[in-house]
Amino acid sequence: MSDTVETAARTAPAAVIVGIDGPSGTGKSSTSKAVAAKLGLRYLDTGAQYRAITWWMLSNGIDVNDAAAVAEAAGKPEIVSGTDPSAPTITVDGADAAGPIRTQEVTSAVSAVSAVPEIRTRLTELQRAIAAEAPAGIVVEGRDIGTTVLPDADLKIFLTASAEARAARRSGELKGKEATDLAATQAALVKRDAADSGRKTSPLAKAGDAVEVDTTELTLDQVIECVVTLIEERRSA
Ligand SMILES: Nc1ncnc2c1ncn2[C@@H]1O[C@H](COP(=O)(O)OP(=O)(O)OP(=O)(O)O)[C@@H](O)[C@H]1O
Ligand SMILES: Nc1ccn([C@@H]2O[C@H](COP(=O)(O)O)[C@@H](O)[C@H]2O)c(=O)n1
Repeated sequence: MSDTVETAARTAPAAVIVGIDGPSGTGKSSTSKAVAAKLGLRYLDTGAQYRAITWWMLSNGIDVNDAAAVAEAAGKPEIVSGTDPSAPTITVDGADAAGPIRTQEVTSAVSAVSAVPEIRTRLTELQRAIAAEAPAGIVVEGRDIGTTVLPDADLKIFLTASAEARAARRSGELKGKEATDLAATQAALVKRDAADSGRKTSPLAKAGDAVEVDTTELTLDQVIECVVTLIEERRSA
């Protein structure tokens, strides 16, 4: 090894793999994107992939409550995720899916599709391949990153927040677009979390070695700062 290459190898920080899990509305996407951008890491929104495959099922007339039909079609759509944290993208068979995957129809159907083992196997493989290709490292967010997708991640975070705080955050987002009723928003969040936590295959769960951060009383900036500090501590350990 030449002196220059040897010095570069010694000074460049090793790729860091971070998994951020937690229930809906706890701040996973906002935190993960900002942390990845600050530290020069890639960013992967695995929820967007589950939403994308759900959108494809709905668009192709597949009954999302028919697990056998969903399983049979699991390998058909091509899902591509762009991992630039300042402009993440998601396409299905080459079509931009960023808008359609955020509709109420997809949100209501996604837990049923994501409970199908064949769907999880397919997306877990894709997620691991994306993480393996991230040169400086990656922040991957979802529900089963610490437990199943990346069990050897350098740092695992499990974000939580009260259902009231999460509903208030979501209602703020939806204002002027769809229903803004706080109680209905909270009920929908709780229902989706229950479905995600209750499925047999890789449910929403905190990994034993994850750091839990309750974001209820924290601003987004405080959560970002907390996660950046945890990553820096791991890197220097
Ligand atoms: N600590 C915080 N304080 C106030 N608002 C926050 C905080 N964290 C996130 N938010 C806001 O809450 C909303 C939900 O955040 P975000 O989409 O990041 O959550 P999420 O955990 O990724 O949700 P989901 O799992 O449903 O995709 C966003 O409008 C975001 O700006
Ligand atoms: N690792 C993951 C990520 C997501 N899901 C499922 O996708 C739904 C949508 O996720 P959002 O983060 O976009 O809200 C979520 O409710 C889960 O059903 C998953 O199973 N595993």
